[in-house]
Amino acid sequence: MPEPLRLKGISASAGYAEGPLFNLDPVVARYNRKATAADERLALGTAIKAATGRLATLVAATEGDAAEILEFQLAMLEDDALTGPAFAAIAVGQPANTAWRQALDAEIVGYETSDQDYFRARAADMRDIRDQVLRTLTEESEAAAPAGAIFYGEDIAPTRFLETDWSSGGGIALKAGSAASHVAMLARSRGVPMIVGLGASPAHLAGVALLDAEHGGIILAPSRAEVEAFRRKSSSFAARRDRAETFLTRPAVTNAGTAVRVQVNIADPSDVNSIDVSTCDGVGLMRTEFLFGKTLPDEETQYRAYRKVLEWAEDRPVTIRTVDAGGDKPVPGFTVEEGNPFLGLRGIRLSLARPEVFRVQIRALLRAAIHGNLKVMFPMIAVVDEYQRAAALFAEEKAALAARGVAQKMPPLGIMVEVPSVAIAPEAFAEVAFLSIGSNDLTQYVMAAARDNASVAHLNSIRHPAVLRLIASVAAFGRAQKIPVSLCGDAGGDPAAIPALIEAGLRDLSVVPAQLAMAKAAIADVSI
Ligand SMILES: C=C(OP(=O)(O)O)C(=O)O
Repeated sequence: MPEPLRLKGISASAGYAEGPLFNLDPVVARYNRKATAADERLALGTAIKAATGRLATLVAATEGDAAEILEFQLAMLEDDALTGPAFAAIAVGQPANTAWRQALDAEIVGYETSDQDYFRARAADMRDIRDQVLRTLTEESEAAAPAGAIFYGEDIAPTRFLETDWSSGGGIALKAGSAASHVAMLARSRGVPMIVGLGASPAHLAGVALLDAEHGGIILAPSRAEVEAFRRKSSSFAARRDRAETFLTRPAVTNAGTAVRVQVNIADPSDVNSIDVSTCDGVGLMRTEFLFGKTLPDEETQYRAYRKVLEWAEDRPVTIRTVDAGGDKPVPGFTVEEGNPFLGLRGIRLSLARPEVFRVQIRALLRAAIHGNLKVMFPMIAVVDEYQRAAALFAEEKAALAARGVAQKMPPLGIMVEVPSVAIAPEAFAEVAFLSIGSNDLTQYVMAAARDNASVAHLNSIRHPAVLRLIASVAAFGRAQKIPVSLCGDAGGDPAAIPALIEAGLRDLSVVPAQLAMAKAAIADVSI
């Protein structure tokens, strides 16, 4: 009997899978060099065309976020700026496979080393198109995985994920990867168990494995006791998930009959494409950092993005947060290099320091407000003066738009409660329209444990009494002052944290769309 092998990773999509391991091998290009540069050019052109055709077929069979990923890949393959350097290298004597690999690798490095999640997430999409063309060039086909396989390797391509039939189970265990990658996002929305970050694990693995993507582990050659324990956890998870699905279309109510509003958190307008609006009470947090890519967004681009979500939500509230750049979300040309960026010029501090950028976002929000039930909130508020200065800019821009005859509306203006000064002394904020607790940042600041540092993750707990006591006192302040208080951090979707949040007095949570059903089911079990 081989010894059990246990590897630890990070959960990227909760669930359990038991099945044969399938190694995801990198493309090894065994290429037959052609006689002339013209033949090499033709070979590359044909391979790009074949990859484009394959993607177009997949796009036609896909919708929502998956289609958006594939459309990005299609656009890249059709972009001369991407393919041009490879053809130029062929013209000076390179074989097509080397020319293509080098041209794509040069692009991919830029994505991989970007300090923005958005671009880093695109790196896997770029590697995918590089490998698809290389495979066609070298006539190397992808080995077929057995049904219910657990894919194991460095990373998995989005097209591989989308072409796999997950109906008979299976899962993903990656040495690298990221919970913020596009494949992780797809895995969560399709319920495919996935773990990432296995680190320095063996190059190849074989045999049947047990994947526990709820706690982030995989076991090979498990003992009988491990198999039995795994199956018990797996069936309890399946039962919880099935039961949760029955709550999705119902309003969230505790066991004692208390109604709780459950809204969604989105990071990009396309997120709403796959959400049935009737299953949520609105958008509790729309992040706007996605707009701040390589260049600062213009007013029209922002207006269209906000309007799309407002129209989707019909009359439900949509809370849009002004840009929260800085900290773990740097934006080139906007944020500044700092020794301690979590405590630096980020969120509203940066917007107020760069009013010419902030005013563009304000105008787009004021114009979008006429298309739905908009609320606007400011991130990283520490003192009331910041709120007042931001509100004054809204009033000025509103007057300027009105003077030009532009249709606009002043939305209610509220703040995030994520800096301890606000949570400890909320009485300074009696004038704001609403308070939304950002539990991710509030927890990291109260516990002095960075949210992106795995070595202090044990300290970064929303359920620490210090954090819960602050949340309860903010909720009590809101009740006393008749100021609505909600919570838009990830804790709102964590079934283990939900009872404590409701006990702390919260009645308005917002969660990532994939957690809607689980959150509603957890609320139904609360008997306070
Ligand atoms: C919702 C929050 O904001 P962020 O986008 O920083 O996670 C939070 O801090 O809880």
